[in-house]
Amino acid sequence: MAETVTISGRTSPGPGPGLLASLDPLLREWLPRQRWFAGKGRPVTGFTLVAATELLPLDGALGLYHLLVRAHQSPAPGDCYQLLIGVREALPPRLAPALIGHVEEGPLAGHTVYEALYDPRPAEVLLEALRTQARIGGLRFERAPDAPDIGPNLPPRLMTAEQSNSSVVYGDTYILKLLRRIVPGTNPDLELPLALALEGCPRVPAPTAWLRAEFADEPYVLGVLQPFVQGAADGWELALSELSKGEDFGAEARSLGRATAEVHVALARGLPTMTLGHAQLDLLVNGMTDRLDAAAQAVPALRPYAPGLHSAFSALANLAAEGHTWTAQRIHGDLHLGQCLHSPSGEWSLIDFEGEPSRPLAERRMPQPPVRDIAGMLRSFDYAAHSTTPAAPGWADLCRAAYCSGYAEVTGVDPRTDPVLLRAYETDKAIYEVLYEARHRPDWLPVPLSAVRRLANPAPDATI
Ligand SMILES: Nc1ncnc2c1ncn2[C@@H]1O[C@H](COP(=O)(O)OP(=O)(O)O)[C@@H](O)[C@H]1O
Ligand SMILES: O=P(O)(O)O[C@H]1O[C@H](CO)[C@@H](O[C@H]2O[C@H](CO)[C@@H](O)[C@H](O)[C@H]2O)[C@H](O)[C@H]1O
Repeated sequence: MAETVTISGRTSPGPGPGLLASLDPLLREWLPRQRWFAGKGRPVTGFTLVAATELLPLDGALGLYHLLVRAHQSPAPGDCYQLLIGVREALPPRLAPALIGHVEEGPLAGHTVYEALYDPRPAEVLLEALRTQARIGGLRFERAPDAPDIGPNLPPRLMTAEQSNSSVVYGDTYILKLLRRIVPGTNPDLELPLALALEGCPRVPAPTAWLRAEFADEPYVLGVLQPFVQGAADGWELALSELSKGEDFGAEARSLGRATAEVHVALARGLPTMTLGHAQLDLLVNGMTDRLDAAAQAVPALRPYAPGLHSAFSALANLAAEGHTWTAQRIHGDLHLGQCLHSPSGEWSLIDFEGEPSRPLAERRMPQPPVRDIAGMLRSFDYAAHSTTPAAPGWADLCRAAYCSGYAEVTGVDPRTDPVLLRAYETDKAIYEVLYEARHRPDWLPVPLSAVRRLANPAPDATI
């Protein structure tokens, strides 16, 4: 970096309360438009400041504030979001897409505020803070003890991919993911990659540094810096590209099955496991049933299949009632092709261990049957095959079989040998997808619905 970054830290009170009052009308308009805003479709009626930290004072050309802000929505109290707000007298044209608005009143009156991650300078401030393990107000920038030094001259660029969070890539060397919707507690997006690094599992980029915070006695994980896998394609892009060329994806699917298994084996070694018996399975099946009922309520197209889908869950409950048990362990929790990176040398890496962000943190951190991840990936092959015209179900069948075989090569257990559990998890995922697509991408609804038809009426000799 060309010059030294001077960081001054102050937490609220300071500019905090007045700052939020002056930002309020601008945030009401700007926040709901952000891809990562989780409360779409419900009006934001106000904001509460959870924490404000000044990273650069406004006495220079650029002010920089780190905010945790609760957006008031129904159901109360609404979600808490991490914001990095840049403040300048005027915004240079290159930062026009980052504009939040012009402040009329309060401590920032007459200034322009904007999404600071678009601006290289604030992004450099974050990396510098991680490099120097800064403590600023309640923010703790920390580094893995055995990580190599974070070098200088790593120009930042904000990723423009559709994301649930926001990521900045530094010189194709590191990627910093800043979590947007923040909940207190241990976040699996840091917890699991750290555990995997301790186990020596190379399938997940090991965290180099991270940003944590403590506000009002509550711990938060706010961001994670990892090595950037250079030149990688994600599994979804790769699968679609092979499909469009009429190529099969069996070899890649098999090695992805091996990679998934390696991650599962390492997680089972490093973190607690448990046995699920009748009582735990009842809870699990009740959750699946409730999700089906809620989805059928919201999406009429699902209703004709509800009885058949319920049978997938009751079959599992029956097995448990007969005394069958399952092993549960920590898993990825939201595995699909888009969460897998394929490096130019052909190695797979798994990313994004946050789990399904809409589920409570405690639930995401519970040990679960590893088949849940496998079901997620099987759904993904099906998605890819149904996103082309005409659909290519045979292509998906081949991938699904190859993936399970690859998994079995490492663990010795082929997921297809537990078809009742697999069908229940695949059904649960397809129902989730129906709701997701109905809300976010109605054009895609036929994709999970075609799986719903199959899962509601499985062929008598079907394996997966
Ligand atoms: N270590 C990495 N190396 C290269 N690209 C990465 C890495 N981690 C994430 N990415 C890219 O960033 C995107 C978003 O990352 P992800 O962790 O899935 O964020 P989100 O939780 O916001 O969806 C991924 O789809 C991938 O393209
Ligand atoms: O990427 P996120 O973790 O935010 O996951 C959400 O969006 C995904 C789509 O981007 C969605 O995934 C579904 O579509 C994918 C193809 O676009 C497919 O590969 C997945 O198998 C399918 O579930 C995911 O469900 C949703 O949570």
